[in-house]
Amino acid sequence: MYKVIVTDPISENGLNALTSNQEFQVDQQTGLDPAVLVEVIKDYDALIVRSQTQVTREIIQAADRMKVIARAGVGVDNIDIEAATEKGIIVINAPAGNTIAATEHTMAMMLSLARNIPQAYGSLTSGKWERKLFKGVELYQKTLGVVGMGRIGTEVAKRAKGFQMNILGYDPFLTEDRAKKLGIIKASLDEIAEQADFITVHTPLTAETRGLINADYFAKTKKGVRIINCARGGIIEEQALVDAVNSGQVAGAAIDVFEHEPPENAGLTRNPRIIVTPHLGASTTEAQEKVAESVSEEIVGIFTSGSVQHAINLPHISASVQQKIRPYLTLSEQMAEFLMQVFKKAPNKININYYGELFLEDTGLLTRQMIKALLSYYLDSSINIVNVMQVLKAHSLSYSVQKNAAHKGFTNFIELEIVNGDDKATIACTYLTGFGGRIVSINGYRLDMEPEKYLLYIDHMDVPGMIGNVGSILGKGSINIGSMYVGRQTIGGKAVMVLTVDKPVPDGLRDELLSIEDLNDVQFVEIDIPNDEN
Ligand SMILES: NC(=O)C1=CN([C@@H]2O[C@H](COP(=O)(O)OP(=O)(O)OC[C@H]3O[C@@H](n4cnc5c(N)ncnc54)[C@H](O)[C@@H]3O)[C@@H](O)[C@H]2O)C=CC1
Ligand SMILES: O=C(O)CCC(=O)C(=O)O
Repeated sequence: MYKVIVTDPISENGLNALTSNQEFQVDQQTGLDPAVLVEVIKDYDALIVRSQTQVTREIIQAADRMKVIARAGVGVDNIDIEAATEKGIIVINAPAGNTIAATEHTMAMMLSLARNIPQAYGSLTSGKWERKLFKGVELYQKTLGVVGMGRIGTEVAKRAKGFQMNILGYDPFLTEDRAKKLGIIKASLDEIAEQADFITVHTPLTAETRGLINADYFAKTKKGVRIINCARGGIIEEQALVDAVNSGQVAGAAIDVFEHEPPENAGLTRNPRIIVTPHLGASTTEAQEKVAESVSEEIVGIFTSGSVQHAINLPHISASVQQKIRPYLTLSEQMAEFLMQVFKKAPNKININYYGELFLEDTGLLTRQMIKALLSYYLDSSINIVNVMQVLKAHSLSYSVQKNAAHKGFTNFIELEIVNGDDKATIACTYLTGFGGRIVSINGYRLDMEPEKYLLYIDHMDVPGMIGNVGSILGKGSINIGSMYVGRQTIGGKAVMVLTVDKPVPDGLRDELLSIEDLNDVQFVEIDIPNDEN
């Protein structure tokens, strides 16, 4: 039974994938004091939050069972991603579920700002009739600058075109071609400052975007520009905005998100020219259902089949690539486990080569899987595919990945080499459709070996009687041989033998095997075989 805690208000319907699954227990405990959350979190395997809960390093460090932190929404700035990655916790979000809600809120804010609707409503409901005071401006033929042309920025631009606005888009990833297709103009931030009547920001809050719109920027904008922020507090410097509004440089602003939530700057929240909403961009029934559904389904997938779609701290791998590399996930890990046990030294360099059709695929997950298996042999067992690259870096270990379209005799071929000073060992595998995974080379010896739980690796000379001698010692020790794979360099030269055996080989028997003439080394190897492969 996996235990999931939900600490912010989230759509009940959207949680259905979890609540209707017998393998999951879902506890909704919203508004917990951080000190209480630090206590209770240690019992949970997954945490679901919106933007309220601050998932701090302290909370993450206490979360000893936690495998997934899910943000039912886009921005993950309330989660300490670095701490989660160090602890090997996958952080996921629901990037697309609230795009329309945030887009429509932006449009609502822009129209409200243009027509002073909140101020007029406040005036009328307090008994006044002040028509002159609330004369507005039209959107028609005005210029809108969209900073951040991702999901929401793009949808805002499309809708603003419906109002016949001229759109300038700024985004490091916006190409001329995409701008043209959208019917907008690709512009710089300064061009937006010079030309825009309305500016709306739709970037994430990052080190680069914090304070992107500041006093210097307002000095460059058109006098009377209107500003909208339904993205993240902090992208626009709050005090600089208040000053620019008070000086008349900025005619007004519409703000949904704040540097601190709830906001602390009264100059912003009680300013008659600044309209504010309490972070409502994603607050629609539909969006909340979609984001809750997205994270719930993904959590079920992570725990039941290991599939991850929207991880923040793992390389993104599309569903079609996942499908292609899936057969190699376990195989590459088993191959790495095998190699470590035969090599018996900690590697200081790891080289991975992908050949054949894998040349074209994103193999990041396979690389992580192999490195994880290698490092786990000597290091902490808490290493997983999320934190493995950090562990590698922390131990100053180097690695290289090369890809080659050459087939090496197989459609796909993965070769792993580990190096310690002058010593090195190599292993390679492939996946044969209809037959399954095969280890096809060890230290340069060709063989065709199916990974099994208990294996005996024997380094020997290719002399008559070797197989019989090994077989009779194992027979005397009641060790049954399942299958045997042999590979040799030349007739009578160096050779290796890998036996699959039914149970672990005791050390005493290993010593007896070592006494066989021309037998150089014996290593008992144990590989993790998932249940469904037995
Ligand atoms: N108010 C609310 O309730 C909601 C707020 N949001 C926020 O809206 C923002 C946008 O969300 P999405 O469009 O879904 O994200 P997205 O990831 O699809 O788009 C963000 C875009 O910003 C661009 N960008 C990054 N750095 C930039 C820079 N320095 N200058 C210009 N562009 C830059 C990126 O290239 C990307 O295209 C996020 O901050 C998100 O957290 C999202 C949903 C609801
Ligand atoms: O969950 C919410 O209401 C906030 C949504 C949001 O800000 C986001 O998804 O980035």
